[in-house]
Amino acid sequence: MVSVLVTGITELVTNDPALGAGRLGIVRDAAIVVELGASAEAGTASDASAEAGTDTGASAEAQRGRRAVPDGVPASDDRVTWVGLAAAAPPADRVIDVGGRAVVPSFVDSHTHLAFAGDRAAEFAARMAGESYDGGGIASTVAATRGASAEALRARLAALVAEARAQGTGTIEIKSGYGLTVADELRLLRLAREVTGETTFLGAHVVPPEYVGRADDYVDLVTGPMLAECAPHARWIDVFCEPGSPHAFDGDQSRAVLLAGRAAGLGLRVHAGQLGPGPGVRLGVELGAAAVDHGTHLTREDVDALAGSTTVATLLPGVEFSTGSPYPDARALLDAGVRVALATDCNPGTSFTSSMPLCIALAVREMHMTPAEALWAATAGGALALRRDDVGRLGIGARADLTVLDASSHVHLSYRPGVPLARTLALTG
Ligand SMILES: N=CN[C@@H](CCC(=O)O)C(=O)O
Ligand SMILES: [Zn+2]
Repeated sequence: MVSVLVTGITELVTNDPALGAGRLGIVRDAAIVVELGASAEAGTASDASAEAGTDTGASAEAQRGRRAVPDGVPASDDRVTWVGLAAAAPPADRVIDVGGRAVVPSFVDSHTHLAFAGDRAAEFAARMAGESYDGGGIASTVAATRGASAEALRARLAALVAEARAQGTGTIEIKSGYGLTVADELRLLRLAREVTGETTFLGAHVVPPEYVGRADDYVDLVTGPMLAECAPHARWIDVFCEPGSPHAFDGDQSRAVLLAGRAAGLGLRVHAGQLGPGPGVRLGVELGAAAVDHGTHLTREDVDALAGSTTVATLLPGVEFSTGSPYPDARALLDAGVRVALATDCNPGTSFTSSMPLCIALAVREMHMTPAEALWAATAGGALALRRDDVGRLGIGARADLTVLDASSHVHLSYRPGVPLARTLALTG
């Protein structure tokens, strides 16, 4: 067992109020000790998805130490074993001095669509010239994705994951949803599973071109043969619930998708309230979804339902930034006591960014979250949205996913927007 002392930390955000000041559990002039490959000995959850039996390949690797995951995320089973003042730090086998910088838990990006081919730059430009977004452009990404080789999709996915990691992301969820046939959805989930245990089956993204006018038939496919093939490769199921859209799914169809997914052993997530108010948020709460995402158009009833639930509201400000929609009312959610997460929604249509720091800056500037609320939502909030207790925090036993900021305080994430301050810390090599 090798221990690593990380020191020279001006401000350590633990997200554990028992360890430091405030909700962020901040320790100043801090150090942290990590045991490499310590999960078995630490006796903590090795990986919620692996325990759920949905990530067995990676779990077997975890028993042998480091996980068989490419340079993406998550990368290791290294664990935090000590946190405190640098002056009181115990000796360790190796020392990393971050030279007077802030350290935060690596970001937990709980909503992305990274498995796709092509881009939609022309659609974005048209939107900036006044067009509105209605989900219709998804079909062009479906066509490009179906036509791409597995190697091309794998390379694109790896590049996007590496891009996210280079900006401080430690855990990433990836959805299917640009295949929309049994074979294509299965292919996307297999590829996503190569880089993360947090995979989501989104066969109910939109009604594909060959099923236009026959949405119920497509729902039968999604809830039948497609789910049967895809469920073994997914931890979650998701649906784009948007009754006002000709492309997405109404409340009854969404309920059918979620119930079928639950019966197949998957956890639930919902795209809800993106294009207009609808039943998605309350449906997600009713069915015990881990998260309802977007919330661009929330009603008072939605907020009240969330406030009395364990469902996380995941806000995706990159979408509003690149569609021109109004930003969600984050303050109404926070003031009602709703648990809020921030995620990128990285996808070629509505939010082609892998940058959690950008989302934090937008949340502070455009959604009136404090810098502390935004950082919490991008770390601990994302972990809650994935029902994980091993990430999004840097308490004892947590996974040692450390992100270093080239700044003295987490406030700089929103104070210095667009500046590449955040990077995940390599503990080995
Ligand atoms: N709204 C549905 N899905 C994506 C957009 C996908 C696309 O436009 O390609 C989202 O989360 O915004
Ligand atoms: Zn999405």
